[in-house]
Amino acid sequence: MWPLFSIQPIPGKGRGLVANQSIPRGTLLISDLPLLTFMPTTKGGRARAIELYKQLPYDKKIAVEAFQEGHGRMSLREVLLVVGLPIEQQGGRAGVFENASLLNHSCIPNCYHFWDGVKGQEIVHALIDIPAGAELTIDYTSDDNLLFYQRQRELQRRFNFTCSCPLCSLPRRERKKSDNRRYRYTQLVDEFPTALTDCSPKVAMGLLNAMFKLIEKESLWSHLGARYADGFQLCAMHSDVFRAHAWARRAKQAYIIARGAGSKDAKGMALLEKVPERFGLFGTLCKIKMYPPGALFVPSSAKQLFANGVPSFSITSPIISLAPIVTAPPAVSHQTIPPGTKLSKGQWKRARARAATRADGYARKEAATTTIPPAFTSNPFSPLLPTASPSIISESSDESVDGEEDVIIELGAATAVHHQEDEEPEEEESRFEETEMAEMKNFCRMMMEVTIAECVWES
Ligand SMILES: C[S@@+](CC[C@H](N)C(=O)[O-])C[C@H]1O[C@@H](n2cnc3c(N)ncnc32)[C@H](O)[C@@H]1O
Repeated sequence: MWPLFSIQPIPGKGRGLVANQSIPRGTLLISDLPLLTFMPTTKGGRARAIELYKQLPYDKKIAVEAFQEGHGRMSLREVLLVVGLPIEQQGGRAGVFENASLLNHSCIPNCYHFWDGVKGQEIVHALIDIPAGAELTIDYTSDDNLLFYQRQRELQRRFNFTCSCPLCSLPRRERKKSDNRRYRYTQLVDEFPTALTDCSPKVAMGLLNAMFKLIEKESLWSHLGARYADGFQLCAMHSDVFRAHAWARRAKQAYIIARGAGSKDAKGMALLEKVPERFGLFGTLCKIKMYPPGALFVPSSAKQLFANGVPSFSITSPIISLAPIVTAPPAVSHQTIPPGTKLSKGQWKRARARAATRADGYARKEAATTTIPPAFTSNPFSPLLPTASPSIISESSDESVDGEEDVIIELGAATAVHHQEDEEPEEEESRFEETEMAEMKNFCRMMMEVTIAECVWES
């Protein structure tokens, strides 16, 4: 049914917007040019709002006056203040909008709103699947993870109402529990950047895991994009290109839902999904030496590498990079293969064995136990959350940015390969060599479009 929503009276809240039909998450609901913008925190700013109102064309003036009708005995200045939505993060300007200003507040909103400074529009998307008849709500607060008393104080001061949304209406004990979870979530978000660089990837991934659980419990859906991006960063910094790719895709999907496919965040993650190595900090925590850095994972630059006759790349990097997030052993042997040379099975096997021996116990154990957060089943974002199925291997083709075919290994492939490596039974040498050789050839074909047969070992 069109339009997707209608203006209706909402008990205790004045007017509001109600869904005329079920609305899938990610639907663009509103893109509103402001009727006027002003600085609500200063006396001069509020006076300026009245000036701007007076300069509005007739039909726009009527739209503003309609707000006044819903607010009883409030003066126009007071009304402009409470219907003005914040359009800047840090206590900045507010905007009055024909549609968006009709959205009421909830501390667990079903829509996400943001100010698109480039277009000069207030954009609203459905954050979750919204059933027909449900009221559309957004979060008015400056930080959508505030505790009960902080939310109430801010809403009372700035918007002149006491929130009675389902979260604020919980019994005191439950509300306290929710506050504790939100407080813990904020702590974890603050701790994560330090953990990223100072702790093992397993610890950092543990923090992220805990954050996802809290997001689910507290319905902090608008935070998903940022947390997936954290997962991407962790994997990318450790050169775990496959997982980085998977996390980037989830971040992109979450950003598309909350902000739209054209948003800066979604576009940025789409780029990193295709080529995780473009991330500025790619490989900065990984102790594997690659020459030149990152070349192994960028088909285009790998091609260039060979075209320019750049002498070498690390043979040990593919082995380590196929493992799950690990702190790569510092002393991995660094053999090099110049282009156009041939590598024998025996040479490959010896190099591989040397690298494996040097991989210390910590890294191996960690690699075997590190997983990406478990799948959630009970929330509307379920399909977006990472699945912890290390045994699933799937491959898909995708067009790389430069138009070449890349093979993209889905989440889980890396773990599976690693486990295969750990649990490999003692086999006949020829069989072992065959498997290893095939694996190496396959890897090179995929990532570098060069077969190992074209290389000769340089000791
Ligand atoms: C941006 S306007 C929303 C549209 C408003 N309902 C109207 O009729 O003009 C903000 C005002 O709506 C009311 N409001 C919004 N959310 C509310 C809520 N959760 N509980 C009570 N009142 C609310 C408050 O009066 C607030 O100042």
